[in-house]
Amino acid sequence: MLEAEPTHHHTGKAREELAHEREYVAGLYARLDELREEKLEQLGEVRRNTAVGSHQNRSERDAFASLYEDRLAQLNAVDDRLVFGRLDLDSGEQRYIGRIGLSTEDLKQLMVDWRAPEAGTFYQATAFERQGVRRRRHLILQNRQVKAIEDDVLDPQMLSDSEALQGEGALLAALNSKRTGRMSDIVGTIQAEQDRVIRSPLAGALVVQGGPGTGKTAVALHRAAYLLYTHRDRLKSAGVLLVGPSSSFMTYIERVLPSLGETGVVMANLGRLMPGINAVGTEAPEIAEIKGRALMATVIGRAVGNRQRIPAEDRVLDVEGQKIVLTPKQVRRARDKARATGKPHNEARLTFVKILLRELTEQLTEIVEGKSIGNSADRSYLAEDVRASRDVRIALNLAWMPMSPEKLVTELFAKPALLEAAAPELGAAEREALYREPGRPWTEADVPLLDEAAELLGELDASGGRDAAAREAERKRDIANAERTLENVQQSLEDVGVDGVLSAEDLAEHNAVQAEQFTAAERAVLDRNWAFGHVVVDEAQELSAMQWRLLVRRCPMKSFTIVGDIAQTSAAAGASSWQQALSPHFGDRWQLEELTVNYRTPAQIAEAAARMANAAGQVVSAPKAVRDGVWPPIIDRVADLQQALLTAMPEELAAVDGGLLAVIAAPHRVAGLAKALRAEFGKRVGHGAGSLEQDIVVIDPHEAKGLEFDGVVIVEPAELVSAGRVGDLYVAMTRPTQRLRLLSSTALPAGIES
Ligand SMILES: Nc1ncnc2c1ncn2[C@@H]1O[C@H](COP(=O)(O)OP(=O)(O)OP(=O)(O)O)[C@@H](O)[C@H]1O
Repeated sequence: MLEAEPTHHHTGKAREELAHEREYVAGLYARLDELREEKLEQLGEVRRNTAVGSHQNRSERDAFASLYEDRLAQLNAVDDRLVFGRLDLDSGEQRYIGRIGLSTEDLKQLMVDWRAPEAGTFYQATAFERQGVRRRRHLILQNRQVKAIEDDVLDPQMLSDSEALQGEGALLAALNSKRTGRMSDIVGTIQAEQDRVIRSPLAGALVVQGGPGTGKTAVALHRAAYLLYTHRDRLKSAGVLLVGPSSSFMTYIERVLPSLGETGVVMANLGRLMPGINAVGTEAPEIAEIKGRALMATVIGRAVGNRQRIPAEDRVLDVEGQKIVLTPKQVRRARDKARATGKPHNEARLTFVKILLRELTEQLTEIVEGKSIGNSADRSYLAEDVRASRDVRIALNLAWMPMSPEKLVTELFAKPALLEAAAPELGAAEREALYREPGRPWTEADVPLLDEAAELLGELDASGGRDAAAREAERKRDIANAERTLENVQQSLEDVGVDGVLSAEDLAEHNAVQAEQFTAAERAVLDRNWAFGHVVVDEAQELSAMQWRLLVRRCPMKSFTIVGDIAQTSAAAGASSWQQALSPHFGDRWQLEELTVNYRTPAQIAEAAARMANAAGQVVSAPKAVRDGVWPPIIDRVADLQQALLTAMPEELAAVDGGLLAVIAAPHRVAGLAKALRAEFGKRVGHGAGSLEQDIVVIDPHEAKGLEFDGVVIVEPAELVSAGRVGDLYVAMTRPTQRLRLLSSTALPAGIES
């Protein structure tokens, strides 16, 4: 790698090259600033005018304002490392690759978006397959300045092996940098095997299997950005859903997509997959495992069916002093007809109620006419009397109660008789374990059950008839309004003649942004029935059968990117093979790609983790580590864990030298350890989700999933291995980028020591 400082090592030629790149990059930033300035001015203009004008004019201006704001936000987000590469092509062309595309005012291209097809060779060209590339250059920037350049010369004479890392210097610089507690993008140094995954076609299900640190999360995020760029038309309106394991993980990755210029992705952790439910409760893994079984779909189905009940005997009902009778046979017939509509419970209830009200009204009419108190002209009054009768209402509700998903699941788990009727396959002990106090917070494992129930119950308002119709009308009005605003914007753009105020590109972008604001981002998170254009699932090995059912409902097209590592499964309901997890939902229509290089964990540490897993009888895909690392795993056998931790801290903090240090322990230890550390290190210590801004973090393996740290101390590793699952310890051991220390007061799991 060609370092900028100190310069005396450089030949005159190299200095010249560096000077040239600095000048070019300065030009790119100047253009970026110019565009920003332009947007700021336009925004100011629009804002000055917002005070006046009709309501309609105002909403047009609001639309302009939000367009400029979005553009500005995008231009600001790409400032850091705006450009990172250059291709020298056989044609003599020099092509700069960056976060976004940039052109001069007269449309001369200055820089190509990394996702554009013309940028693909930057990641794909090798000495074996040059693809028209003579030289690939990595530009390493710091504070808008080119700090170093690094060249891969793809000369056919200098054949090297095609597996070689691209831009090794740039890559190693990225890998050795200190961690901040937030993931950063890898757009400058995406490797060929990763790029193939990122750019694979949209349709179908793609499974990306890779050991720890192979860049699965990075690849998933870059793929989402790539798909949005390449299939903008389809995906901007339908949206992309990105699912991750925990809220700390979502915080960890939340800045990556904006840095890639994308905001149109709906991100959710497993507790937030059903609109209106935020599952913050926790429960024992054994219980989550039961709730995750595919059987639960049948159980919920039966629980719904059991709420459509035939009374044991005739029921006498009072209507305005007259007695009418509802028979079991009547109820059965009405129920069968209602079920035959194939509609969900609450919607089919309308049919059920209509049939019985009509029959009861007929009965009442006969009685009234028989007694000749009134005549058939009063029939509509009689119908109203039947409908209003308290007895009738109770009888109909007992037979077919309108239900919300929350009520159905709450009662199912709170009333043993209901569960027994719905789940005869479960043993008594299992059913007992499922008991749930009504009102307790929902858990991640409850969410798919609620969603399944919602699917089978349908809109609760449907049974209220008019309410639902009114809501639907309102929704239609909202959409129509949004569309009208867009048309107005288009019209006024034509009026001003698009004289550099806004380009057609701006307009298209704007439409997309609007469409997204009114649809994907906003509506998708509110609407259970929203069909996403694509779903990206990270840490997918953790998903239960019930969670898969939910996700497939969210994307009926089954366009999925599924990313994970089977060996890291820790959820009891998680998968032990992709085949087993996916075939119920995708059949054999999914494709497997593997990532084989570990970019995070140094070889000495990664090997110890793999040995440990193998010794426990678990097959792991052990990727090749890019770096050897400075330190082998450090193992301390200690008597007092807490004391040993406090003793080890100064050395560990010194070793990571201002970097991020994680203490990972079983959940029951986390609070105690955090307290002890806080007494010593005060505010520097955080624990649990969302605390990654501190430089010492105490967490359990579940929270550590997907994250990484410069240094990791594992307290009592033996406790992280349970019942044949080494997933937790394996996850913990593969988090560090530099250094791993284990404090053990009992027997150390086999294999860690070579
Ligand atoms: N091509 C690359 N260039 C630079 N850094 C990379 C590259 N690929 C991966 N990395 C870095 O390697 C680290 C591991 O990546 P990531 O977290 O995506 O791995 P993962 O496969 O999801 O890991 P795990 O399954 O262990 O959670 C991250 O710091 C990421 O930025």
